[in-house]
Amino acid sequence: MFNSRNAGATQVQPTSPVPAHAIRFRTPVVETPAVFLITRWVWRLLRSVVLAPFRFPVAVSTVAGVVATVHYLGWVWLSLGVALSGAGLAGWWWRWPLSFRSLVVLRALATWRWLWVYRRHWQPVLVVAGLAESYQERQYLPQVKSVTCSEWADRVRVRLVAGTSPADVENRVVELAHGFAAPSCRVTVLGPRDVVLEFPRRDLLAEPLDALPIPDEVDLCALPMGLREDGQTWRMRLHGTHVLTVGVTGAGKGSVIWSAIRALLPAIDDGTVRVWAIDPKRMELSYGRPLFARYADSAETSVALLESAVEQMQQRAARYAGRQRTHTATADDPFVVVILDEVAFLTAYHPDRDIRRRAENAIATLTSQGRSVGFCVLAALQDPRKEVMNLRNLFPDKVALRLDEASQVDMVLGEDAHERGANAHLITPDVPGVAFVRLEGSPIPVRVRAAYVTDDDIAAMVAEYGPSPGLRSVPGEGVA
Ligand SMILES: Nc1ncnc2c1ncn2[C@@H]1O[C@H](COP(=O)(O)OP(=O)(O)OP(=O)(O)O)[C@@H](O)[C@H]1O
Repeated sequence: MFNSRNAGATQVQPTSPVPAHAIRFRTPVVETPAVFLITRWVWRLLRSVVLAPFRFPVAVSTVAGVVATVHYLGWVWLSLGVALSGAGLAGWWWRWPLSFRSLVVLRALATWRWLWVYRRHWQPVLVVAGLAESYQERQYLPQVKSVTCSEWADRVRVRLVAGTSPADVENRVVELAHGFAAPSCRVTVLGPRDVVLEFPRRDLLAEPLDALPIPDEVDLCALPMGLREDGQTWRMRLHGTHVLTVGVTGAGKGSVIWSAIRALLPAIDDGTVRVWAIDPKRMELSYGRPLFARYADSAETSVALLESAVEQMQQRAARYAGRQRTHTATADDPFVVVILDEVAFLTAYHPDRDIRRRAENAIATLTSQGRSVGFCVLAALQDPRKEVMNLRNLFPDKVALRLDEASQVDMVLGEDAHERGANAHLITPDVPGVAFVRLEGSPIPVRVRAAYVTDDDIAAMVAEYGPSPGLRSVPGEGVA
């Protein structure tokens, strides 16, 4: 080949040595003697037998009990023992169903799921998902440490392969969810190489949720809004905080706002809560106008409403100064919720610079000073980027509905939210109202779905609770 005049044009088989590698070294293949393999298998078997009582104490003691009973007492006593144990379990289930469920049913389910789903499919799913690592011609897989079941999900605790990071798993959550036939997969990092994969067994949030019943008593710190992915009621705090709801168009921001208003109705009715509504689109809140103490839809009246809220807030703060540090909602000192639909209309999109500046100033003042004196801002926004809404950090609580990009998740819910499994960018358009939120006291985002308050529900709410006492009784207040 070197003597050829047109060596540069010579076709080279990909597997043949190229001129620069005239000599190739191959790793020699040495056959392992059978005795080594058999010794290894025997060692593994013995180790499993010795460790079994520690790993599966209940199963091992049950089998040992059965064998000992048959051996020493015979089959009749075994039948009696089985009947008595069955009666005992039935009594336990009847008398203490919750503890029976968590200590017996869910544990048995976890063992079954470990054997039937995770152990059986672990290797093929992880290899195909691209999570198997190769080193010196050997394959390494993340190792399942334990499987536990809650009422709604499997939690698979996994030890990662050294040299990989939780981000590698996070980038494969869709493949893992489909691989294990789960509606989604969430990754929680517990420590170095220690992560939990949470696979819901079924999606409780797949079906739309009807408007929740109006509560008899209003707890401003826990308004019923919808359902959490674990089947519990999603409750949202308004007192002592401000809430920013972010989602693309059609994500269901309206259902978050209307669920909150619905949960406030008895307090709106007795005058301890007043809702001031700003509705630039004129489509979202206008339908429930009689429920609001104040309402504005044009830019000028909206900014005037915000500035009036600031003024009232400051008057109240001046009254409280040196006398009281917290607010209790009463008819004289009501809790004021300023609802701002599409806040970017005032802060970013309006052509008049003065309107934008006044709106930003008012929102910033309300959100930074209003919490302790009973003023709350509940705002909705489509685009969370800083250019559009640079005040988002003044909202302590946020709801991330369907978003466009993964980077937006962290913008809304905080830096590590996406890493902790808040996949708001993966919410599909066919489940409006589904969102991720951070519940108080927990850094882990929770998937929720807001109940859907229909136009008919709003009409019924207006018929029963409107017009707001704010409109009826307070001079100077009214529709802006
Ligand atoms: N919680 C929900 N459950 C079921 N369907 C919902 C829910 N919320 C909204 N929808 C459906 O999605 C549609 C759009 O919802 P909505 O108007 O609240 O979205 P949005 O985020 O406010 O959009 P936009 O920013 O364009 O106003 C509604 O008309 C309704 O059909």
